[in-house]
Amino acid sequence: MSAPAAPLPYLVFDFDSTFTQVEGLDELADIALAGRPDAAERVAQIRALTDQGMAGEIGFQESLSRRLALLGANRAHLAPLVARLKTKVSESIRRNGNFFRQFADRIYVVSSGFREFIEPVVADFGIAPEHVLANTFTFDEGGNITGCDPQNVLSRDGGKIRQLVLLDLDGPVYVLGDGYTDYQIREAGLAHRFYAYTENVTRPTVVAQADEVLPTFDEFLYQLKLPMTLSYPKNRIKVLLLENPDARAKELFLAEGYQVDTVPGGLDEDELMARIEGVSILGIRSKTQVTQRVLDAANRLIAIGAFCIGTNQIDLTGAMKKGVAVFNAPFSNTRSVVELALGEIIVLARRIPEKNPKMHAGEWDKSASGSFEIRGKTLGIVGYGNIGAQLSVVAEAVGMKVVYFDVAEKLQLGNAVKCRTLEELLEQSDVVTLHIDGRAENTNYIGEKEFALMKKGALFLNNARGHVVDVPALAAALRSGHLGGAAVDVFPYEPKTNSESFENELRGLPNVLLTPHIGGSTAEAQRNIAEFVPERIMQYINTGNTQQSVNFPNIQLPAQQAHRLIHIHANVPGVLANINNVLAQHHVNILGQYLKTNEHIGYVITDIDRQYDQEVIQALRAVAHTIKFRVLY
Ligand SMILES: NC(=O)c1ccc[n+]([C@@H]2O[C@H](COP(=O)([O-])OP(=O)(O)OC[C@H]3O[C@@H](n4cnc5c(N)ncnc54)[C@H](O)[C@@H]3O)[C@@H](O)[C@H]2O)c1
Ligand SMILES: O=C(O)CC[C@@H](O)C(=O)O
Repeated sequence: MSAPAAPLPYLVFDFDSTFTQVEGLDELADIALAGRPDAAERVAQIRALTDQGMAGEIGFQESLSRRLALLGANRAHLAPLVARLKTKVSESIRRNGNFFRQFADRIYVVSSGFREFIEPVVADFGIAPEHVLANTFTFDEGGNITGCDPQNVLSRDGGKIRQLVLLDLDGPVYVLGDGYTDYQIREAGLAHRFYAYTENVTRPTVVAQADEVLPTFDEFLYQLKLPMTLSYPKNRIKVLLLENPDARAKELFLAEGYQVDTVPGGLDEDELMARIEGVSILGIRSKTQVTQRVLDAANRLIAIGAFCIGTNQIDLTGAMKKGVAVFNAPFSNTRSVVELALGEIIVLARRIPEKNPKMHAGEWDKSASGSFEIRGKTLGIVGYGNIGAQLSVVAEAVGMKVVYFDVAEKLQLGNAVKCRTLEELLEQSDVVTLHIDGRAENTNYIGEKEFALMKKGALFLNNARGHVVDVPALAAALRSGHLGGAAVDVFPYEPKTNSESFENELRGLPNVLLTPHIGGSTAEAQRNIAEFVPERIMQYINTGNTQQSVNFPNIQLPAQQAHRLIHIHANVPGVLANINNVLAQHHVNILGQYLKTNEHIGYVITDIDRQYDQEVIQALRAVAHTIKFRVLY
């Protein structure tokens, strides 16, 4: 964006909890009182007084003098305070440092805090000492802070109003602050607008009076079409999280500045269509079906996060054609599934699913019948991907022989032996375990014919996807006694929430262990997933990096001092040439560019060297076959 045509209104910034994330006096107290036995109590009292003053519950003068009395601070504490405050500048203000430097002559910091620590902090943003209006400390001979200069208008009640009168600014004035005293400037008719600044603290009494609420400074710049570092304020990005991913996911998205909505359990197609409008990031697990209809209803969707391994519940091609990148957590819960599978093999081999309920019913059935050690037995792993391969290693460690079958060529681990066909594996395995993915072609992959090929008394495990097994055929093989037992974690239809009952023909069969799709449901896995997926999505949104996307061409261009443009288009000849023609026509130099295509789309990251203007952006959006175009920064 280019500089505004009309002069910028004067911007009057509060300092504490607005320019910085914290209150200067609170931090000073923290430093000055460190090591004192009553430190915590005094700091708490000071914080309470700050809040009461800011919310307008007690007069400013009273709040200030009572805080200074509690402080016990000295001149020597000021240098560490300034160093600390420099690290606590509000994120969005730091991010837009260039804006402050460019418009420093239109910006004032008017604060009831103290010049001694404000001036050096805002100086880094190009704001001159004469544009800082704040209190000054008084000191005794020993350098102890005794109070504040009583002649300074800001030390008195209504001080900011008087200061604005003295300033006598000749043009519109916009005030940005978190406190009631900031609003009072507007109330007194000395400002045209008051923006309640809530990036660090939200005071309901102040928000209630505001012309606008600013969760970040980006939002202010965006609303006023002023030059900004990001192209779009993060607080406008809406995230919808379904199916209870670990709370860490919400925490990370909130920390990034996004708005986050959560819906426990899943939503069906119509419910999701009704909720998806305006959502930029959708987070789901294995139950939610993201269909073409859902994608068509999604007017702002940028990315989908599958907080799991499987992505068969998402129309990946449909999403790609809409320019929506999908990310999953390809190995965050792998180990959890492996451990479950190993446990299940042992539990089935000892017929625990039958013995445990009998014990609870008071029946003592001590017998070795049908029970065996797993040592020396053959485990047949169908699908030698991340889970299958790791199970192979663990199973060998407990003495099993491993054979595997995979449609793709895979590295053979340990002493595992590859089978050329599924049939070869089924015929020789004492235990068959499925770890194939949920692609549509795998529907009913294991049915009557495959069960018949398995050894009499063999055990069968499905921790992959419900639809890959013909469940009635499995039930028949168990009922007939051909199979010795089964463990099943996934089902063609799974209840949407914990309150829906589970219906399936496997219920009540002997030596059958049923679990409610909890292969990946461990604290460790869920936490890993909840960090992995948001991290990938935020990388994509912030840098355009598509590494590990499951449906986009994977590319990454190193960060450099540049403006970055992202172009997603239908993969037809000539689009890159057209993009570059637009840039050439507008004399925009390309610093770096990377295009990667797949059979449906092309994905281009372009770094350009100069401030772009709206004309270039419009022209790039208009390039034929554009699916989505984003300016990152
Ligand atoms: N129960 C759970 O909670 C849980 C947790 C995690 C993963 N999963 C599921 O486990 C499965 C495996 O996960 P992963 O991370 O190992 O996946 P992966 O993609 O790493 O491995 C899957 C392997 O199966 C192979 N394959 C696909 N179709 C095949 C077929 N018809 N015959 C033989 N091999 C075939 C692929 O070539 C690949 O090597 C997936 O379906 C995943 O959704 C379930
Ligand atoms: O936790 C889930 O919903 C799915 C777990 C698992 O099936 C996966 O695909 O990772």
